[in-house]
Amino acid sequence: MLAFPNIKINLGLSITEKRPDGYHNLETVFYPVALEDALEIRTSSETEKKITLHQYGMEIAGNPEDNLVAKAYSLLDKEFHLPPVEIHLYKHIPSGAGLGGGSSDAAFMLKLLNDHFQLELSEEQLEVYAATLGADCAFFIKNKPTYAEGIGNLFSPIELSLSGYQIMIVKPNVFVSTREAFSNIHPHRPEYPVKEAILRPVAEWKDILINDFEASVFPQHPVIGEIKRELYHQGAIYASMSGSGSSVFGLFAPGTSLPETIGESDVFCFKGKL
Ligand SMILES: C[C@@](CO)(OP(=O)(O)O)[C@H](O)COP(=O)(O)OP(=O)(O)OC[C@H]1O[C@@H](n2ccc(N)nc2=O)[C@H](O)[C@@H]1O
Ligand SMILES: Nc1ncnc2c1ncn2[C@@H]1O[C@H](COP(=O)(O)OP(=O)(O)O)[C@@H](O)[C@H]1O
Repeated sequence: MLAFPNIKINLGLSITEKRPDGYHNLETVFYPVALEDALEIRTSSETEKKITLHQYGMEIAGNPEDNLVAKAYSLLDKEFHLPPVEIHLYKHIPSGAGLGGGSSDAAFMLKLLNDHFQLELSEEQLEVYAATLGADCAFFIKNKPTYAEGIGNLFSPIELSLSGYQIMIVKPNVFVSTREAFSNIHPHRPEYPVKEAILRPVAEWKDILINDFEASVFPQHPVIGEIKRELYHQGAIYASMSGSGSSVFGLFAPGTSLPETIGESDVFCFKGKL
């Protein structure tokens, strides 16, 4: 059984307060975009080990047993005593990009296991499992435009369609640690709450829809801020860093031509239609 875990981008991201448990409350909109990995599971005849993971494409830091697809399997295995599986994961989504690639793989793994082994779990039950694997992981279960608050795990669906817009995503070759990005933040209530800003026309977002991580990340990694400026310079209607970085996306009007290239030759670049 095969699935294509996609990415999310953040439309606005306000970090409103630091919690006693060290995490931060935030407000953001997650929007799904069709930049995808490929993930396949098969029942395995292996008797010695429960998971055989084959990885292709971009490298993932860490050991295979720490891969979030393995963690997703273990989570359901604990409850349902699953048969052994062979997993094929083709990585096309860059890691450490703020695109949620690892979380998406994990959420799609839960959905694949649910379907393949007919576990009959509801979307709501799958969301509960997903939330234990990463703050944004549960978003990928329903995978629809979502307003998120709390630590990024309390969801309400929103009516928002960017259908027809074009997107360019650029990720420079720098790594931003999410934990570190949070540690340089001074939480505050936004002047224009994300939930209200998102209702305004896209052409107005430039001035009102803000990702608070930019202020903490751009000074440390100026190349990311330069990519954002270049996207605007080359005609983006709205451009922003996604999540805690290091990728930046630009939204372009339907029918306009996208820039050939942005930034240095070693950047990752994706162009697509929403
Ligand atoms: C902040 C967001 C916004 O989209 O950043 P990106 O990952 O997309 O860049 C996500 O919600 C992140 O989700 P995720 O990447 O799953 O975060 P986790 O692994 O749960 O947390 C990584 C670390 O970030 C910090 N953290 C995370 C979420 C949060 N609301 N407050 C925090 O302070 C904690 O120090 C935590 O140990
Ligand atoms: N299947 C996976 N794909 C990507 N990263 C993974 C995966 N499993 C575990 N990881 C770990 O999660 C970290 C964060 O990756 P990812 O979720 O793609 O980035 P981000 O949180 O910036 O969106 C990586 O550095 C990697 O070590």
